[in-house]
Amino acid sequence: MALLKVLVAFTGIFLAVYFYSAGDVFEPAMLKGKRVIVTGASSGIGEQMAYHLAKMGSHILITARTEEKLKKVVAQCTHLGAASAHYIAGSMDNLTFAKQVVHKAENLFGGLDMLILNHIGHTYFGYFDGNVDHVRDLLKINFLSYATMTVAALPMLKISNGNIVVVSSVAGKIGLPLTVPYSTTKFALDGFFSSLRMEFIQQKTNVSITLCIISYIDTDSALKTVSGVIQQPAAPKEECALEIIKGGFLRKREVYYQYHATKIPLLLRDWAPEILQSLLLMNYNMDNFQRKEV
Ligand SMILES: NC(=O)C1=CN([C@@H]2O[C@H](COP(=O)(O)OP(=O)(O)OC[C@H]3O[C@@H](n4cnc5c(N)ncnc54)[C@H](OP(=O)(O)O)[C@@H]3O)[C@@H](O)[C@H]2O)C=CC1
Ligand SMILES: C[C@H](CCC(=O)NCCS(=O)(=O)O)[C@H]1CC[C@H]2[C@@H]3C(=O)C[C@@H]4C[C@H](O)CC[C@]4(C)[C@H]3CC[C@]12C
Repeated sequence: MALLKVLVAFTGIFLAVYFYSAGDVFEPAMLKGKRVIVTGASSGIGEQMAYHLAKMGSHILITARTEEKLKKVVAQCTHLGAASAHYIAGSMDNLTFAKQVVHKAENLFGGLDMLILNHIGHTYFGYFDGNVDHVRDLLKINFLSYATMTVAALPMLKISNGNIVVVSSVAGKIGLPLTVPYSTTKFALDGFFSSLRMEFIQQKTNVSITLCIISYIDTDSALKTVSGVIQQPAAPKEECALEIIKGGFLRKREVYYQYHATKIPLLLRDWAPEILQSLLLMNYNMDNFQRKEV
């Protein structure tokens, strides 16, 4: 009898582990035929996400302001095997444009499976200069346009049981120097999307929300802005892009990339904030610092 109990317990544990980890298995073919919007896809992490999705055989609609760059990314996506690839150019400081992007996806694809919100507006890497108008303008691009696109896409995502993927930053979870306006907008994303996720659970809305907490990545804009000042090495944008897509498709609450550079500071944040503060400040070489526009 005792042996039977042990056997039942072990079987239970085995099944629990098996089914829990089965939900974590990702195959690129899972994205085949999926209809995806990627914002901020003319360069950096967004561009790399478009290439991964193309290789996986998705239908892709990309957006940013610079039409010439978008055309090149679309051509490369087609070459890599996208089921279809399209672009729409415009600025996310115009919330009407943010809605138009979603409507274009509806017209092109007849629905939507994944909304990847990744774009950021221009800011500066430097001490806060007191310009609150800039904070407001940046909130419009980095936060309000994300909320606007989410509202517009929700009816389609409800039908497809789809995914909302929000690209944030360590700077959206932990206060860091030299990025006050940017960090403000990323914290706003956490408030909005983490609350919305809870409401979706209460309302039984089967649309996942994945908030991506990203550390320093080797995109041209980031390298140009912070190299010389930030001591830690930048992580590869290609791998970062893939981890974001995987986490979004697997309906994770949050993605941490690189894991050690995001999870460890986050663990310290609530339990040892002074230690974290000292460690983070050691990361900055202020002898090389000059204010830069990003
Ligand atoms: N790189 C890093 O170290 C880190 C990045 N992240 C996050 O990753 C995401 C991507 O960053 P990264 O790839 O480095 O950034 P990039 O600067 O390479 O890309 C930004 C994208 O946003 C677009 N964009 C800029 N302004 C606007 C606008 N007004 N309206 C619409 N689109 C606009 C740009 O295209 P265009 O200029 O043509 O409009 C470009 O496609 C961001 O959300 C960022 O916060 C998070 C942590 C670290
Ligand atoms: C340097 C920041 C990371 C600091 C940190 O958390 N270190 C702890 C890791 S450790 O435990 O291993 O020491 C960078 C984190 C986020 C970066 C910023 C960002 O989010 C993107 C911006 C957008 C733009 O492309 C320019 C660069 C950014 C301001 C970028 C700068 C570096 C970070 C602050």
